[in-house]
Amino acid sequence: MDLQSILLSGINGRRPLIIAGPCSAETEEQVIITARGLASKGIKIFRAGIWKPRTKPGGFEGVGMEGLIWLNRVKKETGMYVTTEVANHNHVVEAVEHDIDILWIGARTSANPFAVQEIANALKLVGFEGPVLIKNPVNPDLELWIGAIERIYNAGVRKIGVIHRGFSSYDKKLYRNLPQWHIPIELKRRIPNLPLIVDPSHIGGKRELIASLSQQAMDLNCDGLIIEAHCNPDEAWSDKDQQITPDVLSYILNLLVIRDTKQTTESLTELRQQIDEIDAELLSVLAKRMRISKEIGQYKKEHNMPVLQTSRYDEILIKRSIQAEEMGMELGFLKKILEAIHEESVRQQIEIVNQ
Ligand SMILES: O=C(O)C(=O)C[C@]1(C(=O)O)C=C[C@@H](O)C=C1
Repeated sequence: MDLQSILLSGINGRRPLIIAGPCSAETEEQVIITARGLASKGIKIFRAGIWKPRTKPGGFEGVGMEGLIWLNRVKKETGMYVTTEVANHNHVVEAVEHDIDILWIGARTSANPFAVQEIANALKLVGFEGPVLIKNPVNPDLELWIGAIERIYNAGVRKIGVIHRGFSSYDKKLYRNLPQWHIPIELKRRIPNLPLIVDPSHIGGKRELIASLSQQAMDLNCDGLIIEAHCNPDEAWSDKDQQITPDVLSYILNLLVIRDTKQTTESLTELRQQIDEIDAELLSVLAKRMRISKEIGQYKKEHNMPVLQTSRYDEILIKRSIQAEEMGMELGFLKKILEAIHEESVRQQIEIVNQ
């Protein structure tokens, strides 16, 4: 993808790019007080939702158009850039007409190709060049996320970024939305020049998790953070548990450790060589295991045995777990590997017995 920088003029390119502001614009006063607080902490991009897709009817659905005027006041009074969420054709037209600098597409919208296409068409119609930030779809589907990016790109927008806000799940014990970091990591691998902004407020769903998730995002070399900030979080009309004051935000940002060195040293090159060699060994051992598994498949075919042998699989899991523990390996990690190997082994044997 031939993408252009999402950095607007006057914003420096040092990581992390910070976007902050309330979940929702509630009143003009709340918007202005929060914006002033953030501007005084050096924040350059102000976010506020004015059209809010709510899980259930009856929740606060945003102030609508009126909020665009408040955002304009923020621009004039503080000099910050402003961004809001758009979910349909009218939102795009209104937001662009009111000089909103950056648009974002929410997670419920990016999960719906019809809605994303409608937005893409509207962007083309009004000639908005971006930046447009595309949140991951609520469901952990990388292709759907890439599809949304492509739709916006095909509308002629070149200033595109993505926001990782985690993935919805039934289990909300620790996180509100599971980070599933492998998905944004794979996206970054496929489209390396696509800026990746992390939303620790929505991933964590709790104030206490914002600092650690932000640090994690920086350690994973993500480009920016979008964090919900409110002048009076406890009284927020939406998502109050995950909003923080501008002071707390500033405190968290000051504590972030940014690892920025890109150069590789001789000792790192040497260690990477060792990894290359070990990976080559791993591959040949894996290939050997698959050959043996195929032989067993042949045996099962000849002796009319079912492919899946749960007691043997169970024995393998238990034995390897004991070994792994002795070696100081993480058991969850080992289990994932063994499951993947077993799944592939079973798949290959099914092919053989059905030949
Ligand atoms: O032991 C077997 O029967 C195998 O085919 C090997 C294997 C494995 O790959 O570990 C594969 C399938 C069975 O469910 C159990 C184990």
